[in-house]
Amino acid sequence: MAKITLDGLRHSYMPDPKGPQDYALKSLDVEWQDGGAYALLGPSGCGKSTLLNIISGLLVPSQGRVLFDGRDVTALPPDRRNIAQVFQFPVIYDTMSVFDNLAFPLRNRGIEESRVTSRVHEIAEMLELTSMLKMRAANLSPDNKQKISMGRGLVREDVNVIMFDEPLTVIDPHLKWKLRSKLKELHQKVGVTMIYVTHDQTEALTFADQVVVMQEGEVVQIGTPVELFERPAHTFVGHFIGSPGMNVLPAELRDGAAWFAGHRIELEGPITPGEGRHEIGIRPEHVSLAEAGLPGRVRKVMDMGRYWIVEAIVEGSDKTRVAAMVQSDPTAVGDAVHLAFRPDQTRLYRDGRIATTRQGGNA
Ligand SMILES: Nc1ncnc2c1ncn2[C@@H]1O[C@H](COP(=O)(O)OP(=O)(O)OP(=O)(O)O)[C@@H](O)[C@H]1O
Repeated sequence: MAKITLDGLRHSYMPDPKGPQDYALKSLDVEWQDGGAYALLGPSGCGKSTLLNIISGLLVPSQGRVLFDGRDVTALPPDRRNIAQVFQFPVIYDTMSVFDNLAFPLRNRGIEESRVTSRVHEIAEMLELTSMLKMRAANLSPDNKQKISMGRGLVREDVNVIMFDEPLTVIDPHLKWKLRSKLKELHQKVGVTMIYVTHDQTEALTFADQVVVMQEGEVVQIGTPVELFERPAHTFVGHFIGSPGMNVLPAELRDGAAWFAGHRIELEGPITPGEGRHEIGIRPEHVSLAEAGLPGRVRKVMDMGRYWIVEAIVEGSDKTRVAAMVQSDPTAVGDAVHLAFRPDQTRLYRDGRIATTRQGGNA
């Protein structure tokens, strides 16, 4: 196992990149602690696979270094990095038994047979594959095949990191949550550094202790699921995580305060100095329908079972919709309402990045 450091990483697939737009990875400095459970979360095309391939050694970055426990491995090929990878589709030998599939990575490394047997049984037990050890892998269901793929990574005791690249893609929806919680449990048992790549927020948030959120070749925030939800450092994180995502409202700064649609908005704390495009961010969970607040008109009401999502257009705004999550019987489309924002949950963003400091706290 190892701490993995990405130092000043940039990557372009073009021979002669001209500007940031030509880079699949723009500039990355990330430290993955030994034994951590990480998710790498972002939409399609944001650079997740590029980053994974650089860590595994399939791709040499245009600039920057990859360090394992401080040792520069940037030029080392994949087979010298001791990394296990689990892909979208199960990679197994159909003609072999489940036991032999799990034993393969160990036998390949010359591990003595008694150790192979005990380790295979240990991992099969964790994955609930014990009763299938003698069966031919070809006869198993897709989720069991994917479990074998995972087992082939987990069985090795010499790995620096196990990387999962969208591993639940081929799994039936009702089995996904089962495998996901299994993986989390396995991480706690084996303690190997794991990086789980996904574009699915539920998968990322349930698996990881730390989530690395990427957008357009950049890491926009690294944090615990709670941190990402409660205080997004970037509007992209606020919008991408949560259902529905954070309200992002156009804002202007005047007299040292933030204004939206002609209304002064109270923020969580002081605004950091700087210039740029300003937006106010507040999650629907912290917007309520009240006696006083921003005047607006309801455009949509969605019954979510245990709560309602009300979307209203604020008077004086250019048709900007604000979503509120309400617990009590809501109003109907066309009603006049007042929207109240919880000040300690209302933040200012400048060019996408958080630009308020918390009252009595840090940025
Ligand atoms: N071999 C390649 N040659 C040229 N451009 C590439 C290559 N691989 C990826 N790209 C580009 O680099 C950018 C990042 O792609 P990457 O596959 O790393 O993203 P991703 O987040 O893994 O997406 P997905 O979830 O769809 O796999 C994209 O703009 C993509 O088109």
